[in-house]
Amino acid sequence: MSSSSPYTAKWGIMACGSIAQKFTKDLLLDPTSRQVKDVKHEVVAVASSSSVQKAQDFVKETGCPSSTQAYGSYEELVKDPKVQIVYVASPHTFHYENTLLCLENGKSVCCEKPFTINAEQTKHLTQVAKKNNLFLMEAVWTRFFPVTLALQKAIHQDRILGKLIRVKADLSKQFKFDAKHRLYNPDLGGGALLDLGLYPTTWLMMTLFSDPENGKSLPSSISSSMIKVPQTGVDAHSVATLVFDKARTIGTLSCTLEVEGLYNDHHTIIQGEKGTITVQGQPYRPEGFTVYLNDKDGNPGQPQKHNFDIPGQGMFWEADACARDLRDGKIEDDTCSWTDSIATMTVLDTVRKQNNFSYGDKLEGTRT
Ligand SMILES: NC(=O)C1=CN([C@@H]2O[C@H](COP(=O)(O)OP(=O)(O)OC[C@H]3O[C@@H](n4cnc5c(N)ncnc54)[C@H](OP(=O)(O)O)[C@@H]3O)[C@@H](O)[C@H]2O)C=CC1
Ligand SMILES: O=C1OC[C@@H](O)[C@H](O)[C@H]1O
Repeated sequence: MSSSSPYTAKWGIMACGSIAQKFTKDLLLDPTSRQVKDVKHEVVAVASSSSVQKAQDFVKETGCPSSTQAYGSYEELVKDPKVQIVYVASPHTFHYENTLLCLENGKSVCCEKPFTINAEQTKHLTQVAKKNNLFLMEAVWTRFFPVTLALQKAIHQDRILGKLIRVKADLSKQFKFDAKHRLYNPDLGGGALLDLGLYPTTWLMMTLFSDPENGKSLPSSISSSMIKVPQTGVDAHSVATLVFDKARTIGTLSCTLEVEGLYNDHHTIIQGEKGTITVQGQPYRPEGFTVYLNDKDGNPGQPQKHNFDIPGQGMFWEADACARDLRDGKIEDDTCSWTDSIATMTVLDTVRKQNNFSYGDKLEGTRT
């Protein structure tokens, strides 16, 4: 292969639900439409645990090539020698077992968020990936958006806000109550925190945890509250305050399943000694940020807007990162590292523990 040919990642899709559709459609877009020339993607197989018909329908509906193999079980997918990396898109409580199934059958994995139900399960997956020398990443797509990377460069390398002081992040969405739906059903990992709260937590991790002054030290203290859904016991609303003593910064996160956030203005506010940045777009799909540098009296100056084009859903950037890591023989990604995922899960564990919210021993266990 000439050095200028793009590297092709060969994907298997595990679970044919709603996000798998979006991810697969993004995989099938021409990478040059986002100015990517070094990697590309091929969807070689798709698996549904429900039926082979569902997988076949998915292949058609997403526009996969007719050569894409459809399977009626996840076990068949992981035995397919053509599959190099599996995108795991089942509900939260299946991520751990589904990812183990892949890793134990020699497949690399990009697993939907939250990586697992708790940090212990995430740690175990990273150990298995290391032992088997396989690539493993949590699909926190938000981390890979050009807007996110530009914002992190601005605050961490260019230090445009000077010393960071505090961050406030929220994700609020209104979902009609349905006891069986994955968002409300504890057996499927329901609740606002793991589904939505992961994103404001990620914004705190990308800004304060990753602040060079903090050096990826876990928060020195976390205090939190929850209101649970009476019918199923999962959290409807969660809030938490994280203190990072080492850098003397503070972050607050909130999430809810009961009201919709209005994010044209902002979902995240980052403040430092020299000014403020607000982030626009959905918290999981950021579209731009606005910088307000303080004037000589310390008041916010004129807004400087930084808007970014998203030529698709925006899930291809995480997929491109996976492809580059596979090409380079890496087992862990730098932008969404195992340290980042374990730290995020540890924060979520702490919030659940403080609020007496467990998914039960069976779902919270590991196979160690
Ligand atoms: N990155 C992002 O922006 C988003 C990420 N997600 C994450 O993706 C995961 C899936 O979410 P989403 O696609 O919305 O969910 P869906 O309910 O739409 O799809 C989940 C799929 O998982 C499979 N599945 C396997 N076992 C079960 C079971 N017992 N009950 C229900 N489904 C099962 C089914 O596929 P099959 O029958 O084919 O096996 C099902 O279609 C979640 O963990 C969520 O956090 C979700 C939305 C957005
Ligand atoms: O990851 C997600 O982002 C968007 C939400 O609507 C969805 O429930 C969640 O899983």
